[in-house]
Amino acid sequence: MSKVLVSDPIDQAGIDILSQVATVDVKTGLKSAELIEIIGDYDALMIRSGTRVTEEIIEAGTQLKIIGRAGVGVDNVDVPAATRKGIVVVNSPEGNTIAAAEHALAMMLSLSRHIPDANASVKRGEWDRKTFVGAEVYKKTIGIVGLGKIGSHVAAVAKAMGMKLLAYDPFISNERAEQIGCQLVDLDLLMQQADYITLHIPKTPETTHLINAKTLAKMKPTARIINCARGGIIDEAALAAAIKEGKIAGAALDVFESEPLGESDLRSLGKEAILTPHLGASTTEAQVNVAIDVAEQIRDVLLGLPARSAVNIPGLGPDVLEELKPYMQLAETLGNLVGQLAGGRVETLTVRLQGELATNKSQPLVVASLKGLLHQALRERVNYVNANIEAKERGIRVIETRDASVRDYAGSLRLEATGTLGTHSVTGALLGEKEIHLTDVDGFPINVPPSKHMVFTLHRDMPGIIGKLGSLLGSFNVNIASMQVGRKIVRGDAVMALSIDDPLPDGILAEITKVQGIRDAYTVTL
Ligand SMILES: NC(=O)c1ccc[n+]([C@@H]2O[C@H](COP(=O)([O-])OP(=O)(O)OC[C@H]3O[C@@H](n4cnc5c(N)ncnc54)[C@H](O)[C@@H]3O)[C@@H](O)[C@H]2O)c1
Ligand SMILES: O=C(O)CC[C@@H](O)C(=O)O
Repeated sequence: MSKVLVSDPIDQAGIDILSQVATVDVKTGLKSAELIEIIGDYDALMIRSGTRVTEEIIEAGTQLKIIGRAGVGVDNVDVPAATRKGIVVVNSPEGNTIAAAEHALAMMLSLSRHIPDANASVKRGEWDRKTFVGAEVYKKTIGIVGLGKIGSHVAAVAKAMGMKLLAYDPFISNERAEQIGCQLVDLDLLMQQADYITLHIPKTPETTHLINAKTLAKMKPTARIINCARGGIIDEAALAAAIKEGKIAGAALDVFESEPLGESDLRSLGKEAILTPHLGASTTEAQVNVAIDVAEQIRDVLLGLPARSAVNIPGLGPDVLEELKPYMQLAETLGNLVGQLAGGRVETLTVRLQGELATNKSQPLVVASLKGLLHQALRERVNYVNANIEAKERGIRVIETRDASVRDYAGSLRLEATGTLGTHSVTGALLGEKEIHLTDVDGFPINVPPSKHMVFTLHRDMPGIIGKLGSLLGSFNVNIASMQVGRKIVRGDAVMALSIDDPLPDGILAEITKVQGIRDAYTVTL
């Protein structure tokens, strides 16, 4: 049975799902060295923001197949190191969107009405109504930095509260911003005009210290800033100084450059600053959502199925996966088949999307084809994550083409492999949406479902040849399950596809090629 390590607190709903397919150990609060010591025993690691998965940990995780982040941000995982090792990294892109957006909005209202400090003063026995006079958000301007999932929800609620909406997000179109009711502006203008600035961007080299002494200086002295995205997007020292010097009115932070927050000037600030210990995703609902979302993906990957929200599989979002899943299985099967027909080292793989398939994203199908192609060489070491890298390292050139005019089947996929021993091609389609059929081998039309053990021959179409091959295989106790011949012209060249019950015993392939009229024979195991 597989083993899963859960190294941060995860909702029981997730543990229950993992337990369907694995032994689950929950060990929270491990130091890095402790994690390195035990990670080698596990097939999967499930984390929240508390575990930093470094390259060293990934190197020590010799059995690891998947790292699941029960949340959005994967900045605590060395994703490139995981990709190099073929480890799938998954997250829950939407499970805590509402929780994080509501936390940011709660921070905004708490800042404007001094709720935390007013509450503390009443609990101390005071009744001070003058100190805590607040400001309304109605008709004020909110500047949203990052108009993605969380930023958009903040926008919708802020709009309902009667706020004017500005947004800065260089990757969002004006049309999308308009739909949300936001005016897209540059960062400078947003910093100058907004009464409340709220950050909803990932932490990247470009966004690190995006908010610094210079940008803070552009804010109105009455303006406040909220960060429920990632620590390090704001320069904390510059922020503390700006508040102390009265250059801005306040800040609310849920995330910090270093967590837990240690010694910091931020902690000495008064009611102008609200600090929470990374609580954005901490609602019962969000924790159930992310735990189920990520645990299901870990379960699927451990069962050999693809994950719906892998961050390191190119082009494979949940929507794409849903649509292309059966075609990815087709691509993998064809890749495996053409790789075995090609025999030697493959130098070029041409992937052609035909018919209706031609309008789809090709990248996931290319990855699946390469996974199949490399299966004979790498077995379980190749997966959707590292297939591209492995192919590149082997010098395999990939050519992608499309031909929407092919209409034999609704959609079909043709793979052609050229290598040291020549060129072979296979085409396949889905019948009844899921059933894979081979529709062409080396240019000869056939229509057979692939089976585990197969023999293909290239022969002359002449009387008696099928009988001779059948007798030969029978004399070696090889049972034929099905057989089909594909030819272009009568008595010309033809291809025979046989499904056999067991692997072809050693030495028989050579015997097959001795049959008069048979030029070539191949055996494959899929
Ligand atoms: N505090 C928490 O507990 C908590 C919970 C959930 C998410 N988060 C964090 O919130 C952030 C946003 O999450 P999301 O789900 O909305 O992500 P998202 O990917 O849906 O949206 C991010 C947006 O930021 C934009 N963006 C990227 N780089 C930018 C840049 N340089 N300048 C301006 N915009 C830029 C993108 O175009 C995108 O629209 C992430 O950092 C995530 O880790 C925090
Ligand atoms: O695990 C958490 O509680 C925080 C999650 C949050 O930061 C995220 O990026 O999803």
